[in-house]
Amino acid sequence: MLRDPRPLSPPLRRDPRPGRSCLRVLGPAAGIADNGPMPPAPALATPAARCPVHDSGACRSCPHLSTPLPRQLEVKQERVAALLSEGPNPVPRGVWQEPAASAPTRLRNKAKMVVSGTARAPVLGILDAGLHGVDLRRCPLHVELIEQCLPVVAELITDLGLEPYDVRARRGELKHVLVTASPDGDLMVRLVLRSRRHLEDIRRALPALRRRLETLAVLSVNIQPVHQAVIEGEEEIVLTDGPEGDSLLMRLRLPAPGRDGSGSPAGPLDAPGTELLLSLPPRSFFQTNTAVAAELYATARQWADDALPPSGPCDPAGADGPQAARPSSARPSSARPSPGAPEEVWDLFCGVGGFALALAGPGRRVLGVEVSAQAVDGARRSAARMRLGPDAVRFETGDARVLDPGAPGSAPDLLVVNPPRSGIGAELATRIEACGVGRVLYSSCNPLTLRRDLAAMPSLEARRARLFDMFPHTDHAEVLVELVRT
Ligand SMILES: C[S@@+](CC[C@H](N)C(=O)[O-])C[C@H]1O[C@@H](n2cnc3c(N)ncnc32)[C@H](O)[C@@H]1O
Repeated sequence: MLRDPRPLSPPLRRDPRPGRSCLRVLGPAAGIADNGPMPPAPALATPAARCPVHDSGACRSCPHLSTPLPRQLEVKQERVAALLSEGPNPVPRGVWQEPAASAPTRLRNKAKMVVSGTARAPVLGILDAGLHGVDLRRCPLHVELIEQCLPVVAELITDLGLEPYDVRARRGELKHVLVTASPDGDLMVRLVLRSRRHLEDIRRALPALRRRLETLAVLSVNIQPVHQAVIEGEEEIVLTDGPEGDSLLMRLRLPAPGRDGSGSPAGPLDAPGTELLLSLPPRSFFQTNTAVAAELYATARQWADDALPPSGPCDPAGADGPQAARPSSARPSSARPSPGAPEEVWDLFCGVGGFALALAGPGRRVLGVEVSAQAVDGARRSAARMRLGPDAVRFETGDARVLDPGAPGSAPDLLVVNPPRSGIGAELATRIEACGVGRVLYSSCNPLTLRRDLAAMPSLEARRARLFDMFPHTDHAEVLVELVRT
């Protein structure tokens, strides 16, 4: 059983100011003596971020950590622009807007920790090449709330005797700890176990855990019986109850449109603008970097709200210039989009509905399509929370790759696609090429598959493009491209 009250690490409480994401750690700061050595807290220096685990070579997740972020972004922008300027349907160099930068640290809203070591001294982090655990509880990329939560989870593991799964010996129960933190300071904690053996112990420990983690919104157990398979299994058992006990509210304030896109850290979630109330169930995708995701959705909305010039793609070197952020989209969510802006919008691979809900508004109907029924459930709840009825936005479960957007005259005015790394694939690209849709917003986390998919849609020409540094310190890039039928 979880001991309670406990003198070691203090409880996490929500900051009493409404809508604030940071938590205060109450009581004396304390170590976690029971759980073995932890790496020292990293000194976070600017302009380059520092991490002792990176410096020691034990973690290679951030290959560019020692390069100052502005330089990283410059190199990434150049690399992605060069890559996409090649091929049969290039993205012209002149259409790129200023990239959206990330904060250098405290940017990841989720931690996916492999559990190794022993129940008495668990290691939460990654496995190195020799399958030894590397502790990443102090990873400077995680938001503070996650760093504060992980020692409490480690104590839970020790108290309940949850033996970490030993990949080599195929013994043990606990495989992963998955933690997501919301901008409001709430937590979703998921324990991936090999079997249901400890389920009731964990259920009994919930009240004590809640006293330690006051902002724990969701606690669930995921059963993954398969050896070394994908991180999580199909079966999810949510232990928290109440109407919202099975999902985390991700409240995103989209930055006000018309900002200069200057590449300053895509930060202030409390800037004025539309608020998205996204309901995130345990097994659903959410963008890793909340602030950059907000910037991505705001940019998509801004571009969608712009009417197309009658002649088709704009001249990037025209009056506004390639970097111009158009203030025409500074519409409050109650106002109608500008004349000529799309009325019928489809959001394919919609997840819990970030793009669909950002684009929804009077005078527009949005359809979101997503393969995960849990995510669709979350998206529908989000629409209800945001008081958007079925006339404004609908979500359907389905395989977006087999959809036909329709013939000219029946196709939507705007198609948004945000596929996994594998891209939209040849079949869907071919159908989009053949259909009547006039505009596409393609949000991609893999420029290579984006380039391949663009090649299959030669009638759609890039009009604007923007890099979003969702994954700083790595080579990964998120790109939004607006395509217009020529
Ligand atoms: C990169 S995520 C984007 C989610 C969402 N647009 C967002 O911004 O959070 C890709 C999504 O595509 C979904 N997906 C994968 N294959 C799919 C398919 N064949 N049809 C529909 N959705 C799919 C995944 O479940 C995931 O939610």
